Amino acid sequence: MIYTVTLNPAIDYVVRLETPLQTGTINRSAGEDCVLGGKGINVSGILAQLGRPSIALGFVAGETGAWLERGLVAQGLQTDFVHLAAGMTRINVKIKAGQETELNGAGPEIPQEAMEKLHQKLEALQQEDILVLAGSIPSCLPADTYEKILARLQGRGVRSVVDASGTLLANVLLYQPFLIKPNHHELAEIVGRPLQGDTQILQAARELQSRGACNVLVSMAGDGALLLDETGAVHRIGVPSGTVVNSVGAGDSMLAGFLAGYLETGSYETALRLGTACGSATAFSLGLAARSDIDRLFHQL
Ligand SMILES: Nc1ncnc2c1ncn2[C@@H]1O[C@H](COP(=O)(O)OP(=O)(O)OP(=O)(O)O)[C@@H](O)[C@H]1O
Ligand SMILES: O=P(O)(O)OC[C@@]1(O)O[C@H](CO)[C@@H](O)[C@@H]1O
Repeated sequence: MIYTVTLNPAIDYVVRLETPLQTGTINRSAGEDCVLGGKGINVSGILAQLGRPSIALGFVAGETGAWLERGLVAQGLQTDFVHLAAGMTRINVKIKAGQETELNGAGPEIPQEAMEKLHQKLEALQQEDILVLAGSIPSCLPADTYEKILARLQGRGVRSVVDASGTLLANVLLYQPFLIKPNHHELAEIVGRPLQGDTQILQAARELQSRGACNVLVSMAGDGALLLDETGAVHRIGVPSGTVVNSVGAGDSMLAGFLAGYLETGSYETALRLGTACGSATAFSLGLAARSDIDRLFHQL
């Protein structure tokens, strides 16, 4: 089974402006939508589109949390959230006004007992299960929360996948994650130098592999992606053609497609192709990609 963990889920409130965003004044939107989000939840959503069951874990709180949970269940997702007694699941504001501006909330307080409940749920994981840890760690939790989760699972044969930025990602390498998916900016941040072109990106990916990561998938938005697989082989892919509507969740979609493709075929080439089809299909959609769009782009690549 695939388990996704989203410590700080969100309702994404996507607002479209026809004119550039102006600060210090009222901006009137041309339309808005609510999308159920959070990185691990997005991964579960695309896995479901691809016919791969998963269980979405994490924390929800208040009316927004109930809305999120109801919505996911209505979409056919399996969830097993820890319910927090106080606070509310955050609403993240995504402003589309030519360029994309995001305002991500802090989210509810997560007491130690709630964290312990999540650890207990994770005790169920067994050999061959896959654990996806995706998204930021809320400021109310210790910065080493992902490391603690992985430390408790050590020796159980669980394959981990981590999509987080900077130090969070660097610190989990020790636990030999099966897959990490930094974008090229995050990769540059981890190695502590600017990266120009594929040669420098590959060199940095090799550094992360030598520090413990099994497969390193570097996404580069409109420039596609580079995969350094566990055998040391390098795969490079571009993107299909289309119009970007909302790139929120593109990285999560890529991760889900990659996992599903790999589990289905055992081929890293196919995994990268399906991951790209999912990432781009989401970038070309208002919310997460639909299966028909994923299939169309997969055949284009
Ligand atoms: N402008 C774009 N045009 C086509 N495809 C795109 C575009 N942006 C993203 N994608 C697709 O999505 C994949 C992941 O995108 P990106 O590198 O932006 O990930 P990310 O930074 O983790 O994204 P996010 O944090 O927004 O979810 C890309 O490799 C590509 O396949
Ligand atoms: O604040 P985090 O956890 O880093 O990111 C949260 C988030 O921006 O990531 C998803 C897109 O990847 C959105 O659905 C969500 O709002």
